[in-house]
Amino acid sequence: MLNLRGVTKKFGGLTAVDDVGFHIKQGSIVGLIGPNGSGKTTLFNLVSGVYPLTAGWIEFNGIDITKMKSHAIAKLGLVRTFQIVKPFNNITALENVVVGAFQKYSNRVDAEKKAIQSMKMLGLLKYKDIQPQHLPLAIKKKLEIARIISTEPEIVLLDEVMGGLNPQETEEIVETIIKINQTGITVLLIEHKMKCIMKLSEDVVVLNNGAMIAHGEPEAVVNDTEVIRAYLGDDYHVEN
Ligand SMILES: Nc1ncnc2c1ncn2[C@@H]1O[C@H](COP(=O)(O)OP(=O)(O)OP(=O)(O)O)[C@@H](O)[C@H]1O
Repeated sequence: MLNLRGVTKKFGGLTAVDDVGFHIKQGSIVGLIGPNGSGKTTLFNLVSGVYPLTAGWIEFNGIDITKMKSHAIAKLGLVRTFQIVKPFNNITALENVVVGAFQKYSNRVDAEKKAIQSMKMLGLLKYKDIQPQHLPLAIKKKLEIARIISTEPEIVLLDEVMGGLNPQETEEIVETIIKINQTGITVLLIEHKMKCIMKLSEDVVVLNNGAMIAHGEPEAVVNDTEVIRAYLGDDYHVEN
């Protein structure tokens, strides 16, 4: 489904992503972890076509997307969220999701039907006529997920969708991710909350200083001495 090889991004003298390569299987949930500044968001920006690569190659469903722009990549079915959610505040929650659905459906009736279906699946219908500025962060984050799934993606890249949420809201987002994955959508997610990473991920990729220092099953990754040294710390326990 998604293949990365030798993916590298330099900003002047800084190598933000350094020769990263891995494969994501269709239908899986993959966690992307690492310390602050280790290159996770930059990697999302490369895969989703926001930044051009300095070197390397990315293939999605057999198509070379290395040099494609984000809108073309999104049309192929690879979409992402941003760390800071920025809904359109002057239109309703439903209209925000319709904007996503328009990427797939050119007809207003079909786009709205899709948007309602996505909002219903995520338990958001009761907010449909409210402008996002009046909604709490947890609902805005779900709305962002509803917006991207209404594009009918094959894979979603979620950038810290649990950031700033309390434990109950976090659990709801975990359940939301499981739900969208059960509809067949592959998920790659950046997350600092290790409990969520352990619960959700089939596979975990660890970055440190731009380089991939580990890749594998969550249990193996959290017991990897280099991952403990660079990120988790000696006192790490999964309950954290
Ligand atoms: N547009 C840019 N121009 C210059 N340097 C950048 C740019 N974007 C990111 N960087 C640098 O690249 C490195 C990786 O940053 P990135 O945001 O990808 O890390 P991250 O792992 O997502 O961090 P966090 O967990 O804090 O979000 C950092 O040193 C950052 O300062």
